[in-house]
Amino acid sequence: MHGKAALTSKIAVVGAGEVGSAIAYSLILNPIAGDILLIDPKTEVRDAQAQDLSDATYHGNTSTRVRAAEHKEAGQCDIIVMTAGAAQKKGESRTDLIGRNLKILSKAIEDAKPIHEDAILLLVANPVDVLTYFAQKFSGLPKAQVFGSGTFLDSARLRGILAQRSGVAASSIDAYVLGEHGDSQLVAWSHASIGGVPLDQVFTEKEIDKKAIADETKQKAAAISESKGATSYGIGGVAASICKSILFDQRNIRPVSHWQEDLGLCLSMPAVIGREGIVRSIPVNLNDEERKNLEGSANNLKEVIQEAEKDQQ
Ligand SMILES: NC(=O)C1=CN([C@@H]2O[C@H](COP(=O)(O)OP(=O)(O)OC[C@H]3O[C@@H](n4cnc5c(N)ncnc54)[C@H](O)[C@@H]3O)[C@@H](O)[C@H]2O)C=CC1
Ligand SMILES: CC(=O)C(=O)O
Repeated sequence: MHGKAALTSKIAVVGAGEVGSAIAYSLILNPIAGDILLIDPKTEVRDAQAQDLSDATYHGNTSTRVRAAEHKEAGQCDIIVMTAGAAQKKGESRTDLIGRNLKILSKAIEDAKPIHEDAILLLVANPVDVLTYFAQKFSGLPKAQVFGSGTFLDSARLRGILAQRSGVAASSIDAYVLGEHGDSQLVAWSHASIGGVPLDQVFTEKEIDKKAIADETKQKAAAISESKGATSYGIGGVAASICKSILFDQRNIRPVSHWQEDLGLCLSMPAVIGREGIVRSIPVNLNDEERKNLEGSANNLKEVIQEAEKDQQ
């Protein structure tokens, strides 16, 4: 393991709303850091969340502490998880949030400066791929230290749906959603496997309807939000798992949004995650249709970035 022992580590959660508090709660249940700092300009909400979450640490079986803090302190943490930002309203896409959330991101990063040179900045707020691109610019950190949760959550959802359809445990299924964490995402079916065996060799098209499953995966966030107003526990678990990969230098491969040199932007491809962030990107040999869809996803994101850059001038 690189660096200091994980339980002396500090994780800042910037944005103490639905998502920030769910991430903090996952980090309490699966303790990997000594301190969790909550940062939010709504100080009453922030303080109440800190107290409620702290109550979940006093049962005597965890050493994790939770407290309210300011942006400056977040800048000195080992991991800064950025959830600050508006969530989608009914009918909005994730990219519709760019105008509101880019301003919030810019201010939150400015307020956190100076940022520790070894800090990892993990983007969660949407549109996560576009915000990751801008966070790399705003923070001044090396690109490998700034990445987004991306399609890790979509891939977990896909595995869950495949597990239900196939009667095989999600942990025995390898299947990635790649590209945008949003409407232009794609499933890399050509690389999906069950127990290491290609999916197509185990199940027929009739047993596994790929189009229906990809659509259900893409629509899952909207389907949940329709009834409960937001999604929080899924991303809570996923973001806490990424924090563990970082602090324990686990080197797991996860589909996260990171810098793509050939495309000049950030989107999700599998990457090795460790204490220095993105240790390396894993190239995937997509088939022609998947490659076309990935390029489409990149083009969508490029348009959103270009519009946002125009607005900034
Ligand atoms: N990447 C993913 O898979 C997921 C991303 N999200 C995204 O996470 C974001 C947060 O969603 P919710 O927690 O449901 O929203 P929320 O409205 O419950 O919480 C957002 C919080 O950010 C705070 N905030 C605003 N400006 C801030 C600043 N400068 N510094 C610190 N905090 C600031 C607000 O005061 C608010 O408490 C949204 O953009 C949502 O779309 C949500 C679920 C999954
Ligand atoms: C809201 C969101 O991005 C999700 O749950 O996937």
